[in-house]
Amino acid sequence: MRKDCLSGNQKRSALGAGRILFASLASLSFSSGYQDSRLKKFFSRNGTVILGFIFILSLIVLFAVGLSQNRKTSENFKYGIVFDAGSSHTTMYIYKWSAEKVNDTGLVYEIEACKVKGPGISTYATKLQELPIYLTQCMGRAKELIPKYKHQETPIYLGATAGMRLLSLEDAKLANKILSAVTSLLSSYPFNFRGARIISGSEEGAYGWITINYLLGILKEKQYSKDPSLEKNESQETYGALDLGGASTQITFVPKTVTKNTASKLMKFRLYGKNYSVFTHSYLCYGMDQALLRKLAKDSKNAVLEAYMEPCFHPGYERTVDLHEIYNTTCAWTFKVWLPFNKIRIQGSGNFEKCLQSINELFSISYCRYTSCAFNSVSRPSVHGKFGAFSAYYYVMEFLNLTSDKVSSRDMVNEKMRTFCSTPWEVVNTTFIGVKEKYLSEYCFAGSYILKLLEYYNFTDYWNHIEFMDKINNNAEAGWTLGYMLNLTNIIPAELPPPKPFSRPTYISLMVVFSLVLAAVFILGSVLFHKSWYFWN
Ligand SMILES: O=P(O)(O)OP(=O)(O)OP(=O)(O)OC[C@H]1O[C@@H](n2cnc3c(O)ncnc32)[C@H](O)[C@@H]1O
Ligand SMILES: [Ca+2]
Repeated sequence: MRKDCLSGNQKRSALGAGRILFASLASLSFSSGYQDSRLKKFFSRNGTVILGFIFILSLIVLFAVGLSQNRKTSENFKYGIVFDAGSSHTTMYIYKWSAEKVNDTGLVYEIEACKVKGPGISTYATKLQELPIYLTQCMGRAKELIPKYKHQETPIYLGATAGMRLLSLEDAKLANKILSAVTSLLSSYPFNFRGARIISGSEEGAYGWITINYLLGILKEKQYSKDPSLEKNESQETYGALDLGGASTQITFVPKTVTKNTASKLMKFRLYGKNYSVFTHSYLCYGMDQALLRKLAKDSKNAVLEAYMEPCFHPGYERTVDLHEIYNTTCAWTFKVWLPFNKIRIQGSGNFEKCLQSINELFSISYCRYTSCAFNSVSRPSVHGKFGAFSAYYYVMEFLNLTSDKVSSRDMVNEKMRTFCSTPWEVVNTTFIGVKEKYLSEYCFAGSYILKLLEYYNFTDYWNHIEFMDKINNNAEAGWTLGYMLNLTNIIPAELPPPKPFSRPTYISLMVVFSLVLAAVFILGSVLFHKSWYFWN
């Protein structure tokens, strides 16, 4: 039967092919000229197996090389540095991402947040010569953490926020002088310096919004939905962003409906193939430090014999402040009154209700030219969906143990704040050892201020929609810097990258299956040749 399977020509060509294969193997194995008939016999019996083995081995080697090659390219990392020159301090962030994966499944990671020692850069106007020392330590960290061969291609940006915004309102030349000094300093490093500038309040809000939605995987939800750990975000609405700094505060979200009143406050983006119209507003002078200064300036008029009782400080707490210090800021000058002394002694009374009442006076609600305003005659579309609150919102609520996973309603927050504010300073000071006195003494004010601010934004019945957040998914801190870098380095494309025909695991599995089939066909073929060779010999 088997004899009839091959025609005369086929028999001859099969015989020829078998002989050639055998001859080449024999010449390889017996190049020394040693012609042992037993080995010849062994080889003629096992030649096919050896051939198949070599074939499979080469396939495995090919795969291994292919896989290692792939791994090598995925490790081509890129870096970016952003300086957040805030009103209260400067932080340098270093981000790292895989050049190949970034538009697909990769994320940008924060690998360093270096806090620059000292206050915000706006205070360096009269001491420019100190800027090099100020920035040296963090720049040294950047040189250490980023491989040397990547220095030249690594972009470095500096964005200044509300402190510099205020300074430029007071003295634009002085603000420019600081920026020029920073520019020449950062350009002297081996990185790719891409500019130092004051970013607008709207940019600050918008980039903060991009950061949190990017890190939560909401912008790129289509790709992320392949990852089961991120499935909860599938087809989810974007998060709103609440940022509370030292000198300004931002609220940013996608409104449900756009009216004539809110249209001028909208920023439009196209990210991963989707259009977004984002409402954003930045309130200058409503950051925490400036709000406290304004409050102290406002209440200083109540001073009798150089002292006054402050309900937002703990009972027993005392602070002496220079009147010049609180009146001489752009934010507080409207509260300036003439007083027959230069300093005032502020004594805490720890009265939460009175503290809230006093804070109320910092918000102007008497005039609104729109249907609805938050405060200061700024239109306010209704808030909806979830919000991420970061910066001082997080620092304060985390310290007070009032983050959203611990409290579910505003009433609970009120109750906790009432108790905390009335706690004597001596107790607070001895309970929280190691916390900076400035922060510790101001948490009662800060918590009360946050409550009022959120009330004006209309979050009273929405408290459980707010998530206080710091680092998101352990990747990077919430804040405007990451969004700023993503935008300037074009990491977020306007359109979704075209889908790949196969995912990586599917591709590898298909390759393996096809190779095995190929190997099986080859072995079968060889067995056939082998048998026919025996048959004809
Ligand atoms: O955005 P701008 O307004 O320019 O200010 P900033 O960037 O310097 O502001 P931060 O978010 O760094 O800080 C906001 C406020 O929180 C204060 N702050 C920072 N760390 C804190 C902590 O651990 N506990 C309490 N308050 C903190 C800080 O002094 C500011 O008043
Ligand atoms: Ca800030």
